Amino acid sequence: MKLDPFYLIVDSAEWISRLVPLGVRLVQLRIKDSAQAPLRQELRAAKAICAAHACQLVVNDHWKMAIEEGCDFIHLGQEDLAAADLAAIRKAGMRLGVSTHDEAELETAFAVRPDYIALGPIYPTVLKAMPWSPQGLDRIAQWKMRISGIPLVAIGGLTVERVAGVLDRGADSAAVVTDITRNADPERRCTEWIAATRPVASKAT
Ligand SMILES: Cc1ncc(COP(=O)(O)OP(=O)(O)O)c(N)n1
Ligand SMILES: Cc1nc(C(=O)O)sc1CCOP(=O)(O)O
Ligand SMILES: [Mg+2]
Repeated sequence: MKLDPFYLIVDSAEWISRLVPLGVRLVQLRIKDSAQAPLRQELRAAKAICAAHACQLVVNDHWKMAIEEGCDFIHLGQEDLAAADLAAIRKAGMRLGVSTHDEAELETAFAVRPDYIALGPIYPTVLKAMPWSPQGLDRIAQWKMRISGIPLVAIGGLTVERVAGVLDRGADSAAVVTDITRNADPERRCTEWIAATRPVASKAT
């Protein structure tokens, strides 16, 4: 499976409607703390926009609703994984991305045969508090060797200025939240991300 080198993560269908039409090919809907009904509305809206723009939608955490709504890609962290029904996920034909932060988590990830493995945080992140120190760029190369054919996603503190570094070290895709969503001009920043990653995207197709 081939992942686009630019992996946008946002927390609403509104963000998806603003940014995906600019040329985003891979986006994660990461909604925390929502009631079921509005969450379902967000998911449906996100799915429709992505379908209209040939963008792969990945649903974070909410695997059950993702199956119900006919989505085809989910992302689960280690705790999500422990609570999920993997047989149901596979039976639904969904692809699965898994977070890792250390060796033990990598072993857990291998056991579920994920479609990609995410490593983070590469740099300090302001989005959420995490117990892990920044992994740094060398760790990307190490992870890439460990996971061989499985696509590798780098996440955490990534910016346009840092993206070439993580892709050069072996990440197949760079995931980003705040460098875009907290930028003064998110559309322009998103376009800069697309431009910075396009040479890699076109080399691989
Ligand atoms: C691409 C990608 N990598 C890692 C994460 C983090 O997942 P998780 O550890 O489950 O934390 P939450 O995002 O659910 O807070 C991710 N979402 N996407
Ligand atoms: C949601 C998330 N998970 C991470 C991990 O390491 O698993 S880092 C992270 C935050 C990514 O946001 P930003 O691009 O703003 O740093
Ligand atoms: Mg999660």
